Amino acid sequence: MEKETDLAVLTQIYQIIEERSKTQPEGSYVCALLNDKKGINKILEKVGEEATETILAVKDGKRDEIIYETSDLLFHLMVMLFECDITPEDIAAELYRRHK
Ligand SMILES: N=c1c2ncn([C@@H]3O[C@H](COP(=O)(O)OP(=O)(O)OP(=O)(O)O)[C@@H](O)[C@H]3O)c2ncn1[C@@H]1O[C@H](COP(=O)(O)O)[C@@H](O)[C@H]1O
Repeated sequence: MEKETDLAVLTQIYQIIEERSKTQPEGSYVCALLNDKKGINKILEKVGEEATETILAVKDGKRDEIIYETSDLLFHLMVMLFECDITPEDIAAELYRRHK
């Protein structure tokens, strides 16, 4: 069991995204993104928006906002990767390849 500060939470979020895509529960934000009529463009818009908000939070030097906006960005990146059929493990493998 990982600690509540472990970034393995990204894998858990990705698994929830997979589950939402399969079960399509009502009121799901993930499903709203995946089913948007703009397709992948809706998700890319959100990634762009959250990246901009993260940059602005850094410029403002507000630690809490940087954490909040970066979390929004990472979540939307997970949805983007899901749509590209790329898993967090694929990203981890690339990061480890560079790291070692
Ligand atoms: N981590 C997140 C998460 N982070 C951010 N968000 C949503 O992302 C949106 C952020 O976009 P904005 O700040 O622009 O808010 P907004 O104006 O409401 O968004 P838009 O109308 O512009 O699309 C908000 O609606 C947040 O609720 C998230 N929604 C879901 N998750 C995870 O996904 C799981 C599944 O969620 P559902 O699909 O809703 O069940 C949840 O259990 C969480 O683990």
